[in-house]
Amino acid sequence: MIEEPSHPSHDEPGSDAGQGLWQACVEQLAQELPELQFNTWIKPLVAQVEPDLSKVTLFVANRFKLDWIRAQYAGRISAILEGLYGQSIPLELALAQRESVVRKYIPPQPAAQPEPAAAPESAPAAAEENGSGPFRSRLNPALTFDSLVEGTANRMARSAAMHVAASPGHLYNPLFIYGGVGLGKTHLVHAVGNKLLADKPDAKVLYIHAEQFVSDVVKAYQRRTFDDFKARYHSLDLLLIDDVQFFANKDRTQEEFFNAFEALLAKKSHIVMTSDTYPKGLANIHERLVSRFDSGLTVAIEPPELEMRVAILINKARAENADMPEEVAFFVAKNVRSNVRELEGALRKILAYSRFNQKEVSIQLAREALRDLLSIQNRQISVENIQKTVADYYKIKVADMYSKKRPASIARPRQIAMYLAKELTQKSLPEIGELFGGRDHTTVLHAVRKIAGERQQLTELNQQLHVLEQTLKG
Ligand SMILES: Nc1ncnc2c1ncn2[C@@H]1O[C@H](COP(=O)(O)OP(=O)(O)OP(=O)(O)O)[C@@H](O)[C@H]1O
Repeated sequence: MIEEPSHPSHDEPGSDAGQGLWQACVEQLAQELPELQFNTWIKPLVAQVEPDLSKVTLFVANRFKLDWIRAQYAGRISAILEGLYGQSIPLELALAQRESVVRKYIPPQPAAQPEPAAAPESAPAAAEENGSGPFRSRLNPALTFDSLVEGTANRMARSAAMHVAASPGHLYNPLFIYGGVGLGKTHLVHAVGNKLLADKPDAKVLYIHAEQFVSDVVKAYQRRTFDDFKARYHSLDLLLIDDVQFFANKDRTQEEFFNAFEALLAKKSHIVMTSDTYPKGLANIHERLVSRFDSGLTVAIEPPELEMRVAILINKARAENADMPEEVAFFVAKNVRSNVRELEGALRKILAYSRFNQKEVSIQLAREALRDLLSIQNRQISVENIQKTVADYYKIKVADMYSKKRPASIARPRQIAMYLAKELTQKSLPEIGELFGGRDHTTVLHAVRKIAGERQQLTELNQQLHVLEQTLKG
């Protein structure tokens, strides 16, 4: 947990081991972050590590920076420290208020420290500046088609996106991409923008998160600058807008987005949207907008399958010039199943652990580096837990999971629970059958195949399974 004390608790810097730990963390961040972000936010941080490594306090020059670091980097810093040390270390952020503290912890800088290039509500500058000229696309150049591993889970979305990038304004307009968290939706829309800009550097491309769009509408409203707002949005060649579920209940924003949408489609500009659900599943968004969202092509991104997870791990390790033996990639991929962001987190932990302890990456090392994550998984996802969660969700009795009753209202949730038991636990088919009232393994296999097949076809079932998976994974 991150707390925010008003004063630093000690005046003494931490031990050498503590500073070594912090240095290792900084080095890791230097590898992960674009240079500008690193220099702006991480480099100026001054850390005080308690000698017994019981706490790390980061001193930040002002409140603006403190809020930004807390929102953007504190979680990652905690995770890296935990990965390096092997257990979590409380992280505190404090204002470097006192002169003595500032003098003691902040080494004299030859030049002025870089000021943040953007206000907190905007995307970091490094991700914003892309392409030439005054127009800022806000694209992250690292998120390309090349760095996006293809698999069954994203094949359709990826090929539709490539099609749009190659000839925007034609087919699949708008392109609506939906899926659970951390599955690569943002990556994919950036890839579309980057590809178009690579082919046509003068194209007006804008990537924006829906929350930023809401905030732009509010600003235009307060400052009475709707003409500028319209000139900006309505002149785009490609609008990439992320997480449109955030428009829920924002009437004014929805109206402005509707206007922009109509204007862009009329001039054959392309719109690519992402969301955590399919258009008709969106809550509190006007029907006329929902039907527009669905009027081009709607495609899902599914959680990656095992082979895709392995390929992603190997690719990402390679990108970091690290060696990830295939057997280790399989071990990690088998244990981290939910989404790519978690997979990346696991990989970072393993690589940091390996560097810090100067040991080669092996299954044993991965097991150590991920022991918290693995124990949480083993603790939380049991077949009993799945049975209870599914029974609650479909409002049937847990006892019906083991009963011989056959009405569809009971048999179907039971099959769903069997499917989830196979997906989310290490249990074999006979073991699962046993836990479902002594059923034969062929009954379990039938349920697993049936639900897996229907999941591909039925959007509503897919959505329900996403919810159940997220609930079970905590
Ligand atoms: N197929 C893939 N190949 C390589 N990297 C991937 C792939 N899918 C996702 N990633 C990486 O996983 C991370 C999470 O992806 P991303 O942010 O695009 O997810 P998202 O679906 O937009 O999630 P959210 O809904 O939480 O915003 C990113 O670092 C992204 O580059």
